[in-house]
Amino acid sequence: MRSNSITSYALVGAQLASAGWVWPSKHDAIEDLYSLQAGVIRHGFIDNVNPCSFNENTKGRQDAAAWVRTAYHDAATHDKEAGTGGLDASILFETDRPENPGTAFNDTFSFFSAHYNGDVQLADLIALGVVTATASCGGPKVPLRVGRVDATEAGRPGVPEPQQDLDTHKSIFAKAGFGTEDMIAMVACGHTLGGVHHEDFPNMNENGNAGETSRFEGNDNDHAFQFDNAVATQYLDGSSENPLVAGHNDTTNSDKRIFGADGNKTMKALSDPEKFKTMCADIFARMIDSVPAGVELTEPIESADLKPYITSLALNSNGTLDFAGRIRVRVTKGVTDRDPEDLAVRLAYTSRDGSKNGTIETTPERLKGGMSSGLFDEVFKWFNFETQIDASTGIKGFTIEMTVPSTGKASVFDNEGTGLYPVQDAILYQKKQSCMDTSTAQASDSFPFTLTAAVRKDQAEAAANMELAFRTPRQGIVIDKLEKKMFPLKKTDKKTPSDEYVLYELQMPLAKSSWSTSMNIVLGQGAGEKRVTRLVTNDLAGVACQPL
Ligand code: HEM
Repeated sequence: MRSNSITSYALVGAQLASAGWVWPSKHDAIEDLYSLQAGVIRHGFIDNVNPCSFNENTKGRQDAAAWVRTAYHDAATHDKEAGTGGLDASILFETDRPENPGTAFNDTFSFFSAHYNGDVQLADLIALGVVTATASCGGPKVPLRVGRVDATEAGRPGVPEPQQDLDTHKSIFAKAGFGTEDMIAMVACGHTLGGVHHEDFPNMNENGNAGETSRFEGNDNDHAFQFDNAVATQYLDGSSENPLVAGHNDTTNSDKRIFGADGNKTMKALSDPEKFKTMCADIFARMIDSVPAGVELTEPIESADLKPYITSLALNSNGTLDFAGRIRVRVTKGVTDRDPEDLAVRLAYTSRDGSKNGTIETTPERLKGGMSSGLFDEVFKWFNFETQIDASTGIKGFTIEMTVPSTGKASVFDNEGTGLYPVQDAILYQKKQSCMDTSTAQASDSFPFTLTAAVRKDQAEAAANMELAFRTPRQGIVIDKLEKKMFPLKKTDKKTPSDEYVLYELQMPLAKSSWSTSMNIVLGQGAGEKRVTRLVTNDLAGVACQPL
């Protein structure tokens, strides 16, 4: 029987095991990196570690292994009692220490730099790196909590080295909050990927050449390029080629000493493939969640069930508001029962003062099937919208209505019970009236940059600012320094096609080092602050400003 009843989201949500993502969230950017790995809209964070095998351009480099090792070397110097160190990206400043040999760390950061901006912390990217590398190599789902805070300088030294004795290793792990079994599991789970690079440890294999790697799980690609428990089974049956187990110099056989530290109890547990997965997911989560005191991590994130993206809310030449964007709908099999080809989505919006309602139809994205995919078989379908809104009545927010055309079943989503997906129309980003002159004729170290915003007249006394994630390159450090800097916009007396809005403008030379960075537009401050977020300067590169 056809049903046209509207179900409340609370009921539908229970069936969908919704992750409860309230939008907007300060973690939207990292949720995007986690969820949009491939497809029509993608960030491709997984690209360097997919496939899990050796990097085609760098001999002996398994990027998935480098990402996991980077996280460990960052987390290893956590002092649990003192509440210092841990996964805070301080490793960025520690790559010249003898305890951190090799190019793995800087290679990892070079890749991460493309995803690092004012909306994500580098330490969260390192944690996401562990989750992504483990998943890409066929390993378990490592829960990802976010909210880490980046260190601004090097932390204390103390990463374990293979020539140290077992007591030293036990005390290093204990200081970071890990007992003997934890230590064994963490090392074994880490050493399922990669191996020892001859140029980093030339004394371990005098016959090896630079660029060659003695892999922890030997020459069989089925093991070395898989997050599997061969590291444990090979150790237990005596067939291990792990250079830290079977190396000719027993002094550097640290894995042998560690794996045997509890009479092989933990290694025997890890020889069960299912236990290997659960134990590795647990110990990797605890490793990446080792954070300095005062840092509060979220609950493990899941891909959002529904997520809006507003690509434009701007005053147009007719004096109305262009309102455009897209809705991302999770259609993952087994998690939702949604058929991406049997879904219709529309927005029910409420005017600024709540007195007027309207609907906005969406159209399914067709390019590449209109789908994106993430880790753990997550799949999403995109629905686009583009409309005009009366500037005098404006918009306060919307709910999302989803219908299954074949059955007529309809559901309303109200942003996890908060009532609306909120939209503010007090300050608008006038992208078409914003621009950056990148022509090569500009022989200076900056580009002329113009940012225009429309501010609602009843808000026009509040200060408007551009908050820029200013980039400064640093000598010897792969990742630029990012500092949030505020630049004021000035009210103009330029005529606008609407009585509701006045134009504000910022004209400045933008340092070339910062031509491609993230920015927000901020009106007012404190509780009443309004923001247009997740904008990027590079969208304006080479673009001319248009009159309104
Ligand atoms: C006592 C503790 C540990 C010692 C002495 C140790 C030692 C080593 C050594 C000598 C290498 C070779 C590095 C190179 O050639 O550049 C290595 C590689 C590696 N380690 Fe550890 N490790 C320890 C713990 C861990 C832990 C806890 C993890 C992760 C959870 C981990 C993950 C890795 C990975 C993934 C590699 C391979 C890197 C690559 O192939 O590029 N290690 N380790």
